[in-house]
Amino acid sequence: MASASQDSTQASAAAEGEHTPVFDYVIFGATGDLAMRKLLPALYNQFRVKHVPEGSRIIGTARSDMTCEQYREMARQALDTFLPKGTINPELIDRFLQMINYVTIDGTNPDSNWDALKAILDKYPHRVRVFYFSTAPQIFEAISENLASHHLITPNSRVVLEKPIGTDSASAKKINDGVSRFFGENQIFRIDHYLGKETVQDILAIRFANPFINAVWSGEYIQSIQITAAETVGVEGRADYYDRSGAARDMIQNHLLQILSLCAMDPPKSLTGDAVRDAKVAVLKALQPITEANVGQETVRAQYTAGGIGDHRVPGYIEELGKPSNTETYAAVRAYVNTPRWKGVPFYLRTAKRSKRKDSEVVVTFKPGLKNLFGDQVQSDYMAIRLQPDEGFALTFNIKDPSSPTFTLQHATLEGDFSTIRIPDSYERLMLDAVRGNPGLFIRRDEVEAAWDWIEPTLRAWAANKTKMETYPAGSHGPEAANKLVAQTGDKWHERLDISQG
Ligand SMILES: NC(=O)C1=CN([C@@H]2O[C@H](COP(=O)(O)OP(=O)(O)OC[C@H]3O[C@@H](n4cnc5c(N)ncnc54)[C@H](OP(=O)(O)O)[C@@H]3O)[C@@H](O)[C@H]2O)C=CC1
Ligand SMILES: O=C1O[C@H](COP(=O)(O)O)[C@@H](O)[C@H](O)[C@H]1O
Repeated sequence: MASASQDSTQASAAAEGEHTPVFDYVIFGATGDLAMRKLLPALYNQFRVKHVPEGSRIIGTARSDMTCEQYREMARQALDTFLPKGTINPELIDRFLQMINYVTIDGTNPDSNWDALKAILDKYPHRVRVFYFSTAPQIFEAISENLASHHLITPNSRVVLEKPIGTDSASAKKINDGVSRFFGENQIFRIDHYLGKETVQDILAIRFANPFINAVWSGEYIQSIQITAAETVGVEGRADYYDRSGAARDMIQNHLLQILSLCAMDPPKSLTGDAVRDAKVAVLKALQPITEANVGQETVRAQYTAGGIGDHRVPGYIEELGKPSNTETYAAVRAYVNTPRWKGVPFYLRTAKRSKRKDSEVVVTFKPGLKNLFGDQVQSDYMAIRLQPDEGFALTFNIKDPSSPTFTLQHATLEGDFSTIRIPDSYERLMLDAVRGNPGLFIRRDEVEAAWDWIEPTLRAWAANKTKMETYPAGSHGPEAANKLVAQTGDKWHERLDISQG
């Protein structure tokens, strides 16, 4: 079994060789769920591993009226609640909290407390400023306009946009147009937190740094690629957002299509942000359209009904919501990439709430070896890139059973296990990449819009009930219709248990 033991945070920073300048981080929506659960813990963890330069500042803003001391107390409680236990150091937390300020601002109101924010920021007018918009996207343009009219956007400023960038092509364009009135595209950092996951970045390393894998990475040797992002959780406290979104908008339009792009792209000219994004957008634009005519054949949508996650009984989606809904909590899609490399190779994407286990991975199924030599005992090999949890990879081989006197094949699995390494949360990497002005792990405007253009006909067809809404019990792997979808093209879903059994 392969394993690694160094602290990957330190290793990756050294490898990047990137300078992190002293910064001012202004978080809009600083009292919200995302700021508390992800953004503040991410900044603290980077402070803890000494990646935050001395003198940097964090300024929280929201409409809630509170003093700086009250906000620091709120932040302390969030850190105590959401940080992994091994990372809590009270003395360090005290020092981290001293970096934080709070200003009450209504981002949509030009007469709000902007002068107080300006007084803080103008102390260091040339410093890197990051405005993190952790609010509803509908107010991104208004916040940008108010920042501009109060002369807070400097050449060294950047803006980070949280998802969702729209709910369809038109609304995405509107948000992009709105923010672009005040920030250049090179100042806009659209978050897709999956790109900040080390294991997602590993897709490029595995593909392009290993000639024996690079050489077979095409439809000549690959039968299919499946990408899964399954969760045991339901909609938690976000039912309002989720019911207007659904699994395809929430996960496929962004995270899963990004992973597909990394898997399917031709080698980029370099690893610079724009070269990688050019290669990804070429994939998105080459996706074979799913239309009203074939949506029933190429997609499955479903809602969970009551069931059990482990020993825990959970209600169905409709019961949880308390009203009827036409929103899917499960989506599976068979996609084709119309490039010479991938002609006819199915890419299966699926995502689910209330699945049997949390499990995000990419599974590449290779075409079987020489049947004329080994007959049917030769099995298709698989490579699984385990995105989370139990990060790592598995690669199977047909080998001769050493205990057999005849030429009997056995399927052996080589496993790579990253569990001994502290893998930084994706927000840690992304929040500081924005400071460094490194756009490679953020989504360019043309990527967002190409992804919407492709998924939109499916969403329209689903909304018009052109396909049936299937059901699956909470705690299962999804509806039977999704098994049929992959069986039609000679495949089956690989659940993690299958892989580790080889
Ligand atoms: N929570 C999550 O897990 C995820 C969230 N996101 C995205 O991140 C963004 C924030 O989500 P989340 O934290 O969950 O949302 P919340 O509703 O928990 O928080 C919203 C925040 O925005 C502030 N806010 C609302 N209106 C204004 C305004 N006019 N001016 C200034 N601040 C305002 C709120 O504070 P106040 O009311 O005091 O003004 C609050 O701090 C959303 O776009 C969401 O889609 C993306 C991925 C995951
Ligand atoms: O963007 C989102 O992602 C999370 C899943 O993220 P993960 O890192 O835990 O895999 C999902 O729960 C949420 O609905 C969605 O908005």
